[in-house]
Amino acid sequence: MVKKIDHIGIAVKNLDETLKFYEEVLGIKSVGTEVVEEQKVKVAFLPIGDTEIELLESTEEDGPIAKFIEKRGEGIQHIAYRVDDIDKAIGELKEKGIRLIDEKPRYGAGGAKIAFLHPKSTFGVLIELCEREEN
Ligand SMILES: C[C@@H](C(=O)O)C(=O)SCCNC(=O)CCNC(=O)[C@H](O)C(C)(C)COP(=O)(O)OP(=O)(O)OC[C@H]1O[C@@H](n2cnc3c(N)ncnc32)[C@H](O)[C@@H]1OP(=O)(O)O
Ligand SMILES: [Co+2]
Repeated sequence: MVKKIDHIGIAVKNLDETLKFYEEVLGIKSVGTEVVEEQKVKVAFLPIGDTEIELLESTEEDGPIAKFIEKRGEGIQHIAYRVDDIDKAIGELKEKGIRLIDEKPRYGAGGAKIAFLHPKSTFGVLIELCEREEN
C-alpha cells in the first residue's frame, strides 16, 4: 500500500524562526510556503533526499497544530506515507477496522490528496496518507 515517506510533519510556533535554523544551520532549503486554510496551517516544504520535512505553523488558535503544541509542545506531529491510490487505500483500511479521521480525501499542500488515520488506531502516530503526481 505504502511507497515511501512523503514527508515528516513538524509542528512549530514560529515558521520564520524555524526556517532560519533549517536553512542556515542545517543547510536544508525550503522550496516555498503555502497556507492550507482547511487545515488552519501555514507550511514550508524542505526536500531532503527522497523525502521532505514539512514545517507547520498554526494560523488559528483552534487549529490542529495549535492544539498539538498546547498539549505536547513543538515537535513531530505526523508522518505522511505516499500511496498510489488514496481512495483504494482508505477503502482497505476501513475494511480492516482502522479508525479514519478522513473517510474522503482532502486537499493538502501542493494539491496533494491527503487523509489522516487516528493515532489511537496506529500505535500512537498520527499518519497521513498522501497521493500526488510528482516523485
Ligand atoms: C497541510 C497538510 C499536508 O501535509 O498537506 C498537513 O499535514 S495538515 C496537518 C495538520 N492537520 C491535522 O493534524 C489533521 C488531522 N488531525 C486531527 O484531526 C487531530 O489533530 C487529532 C489527531 C484527531 C487529534 O485531535 P485532538 O487533539 O482534538 O484529539 P484528542 O485530544 O482527543 O486526542 C486524542 C488522543 O490522540 C493523541 N494525539 C493527538 N494528536 C496526536 C498526534 N499528532 N500524534 C500522536 N498522538 C496524538 C492525544 O494525545 C490523545 O491521546 P490520549 O487520549 O492518550 O491523551
Ligand atoms: Co502533512
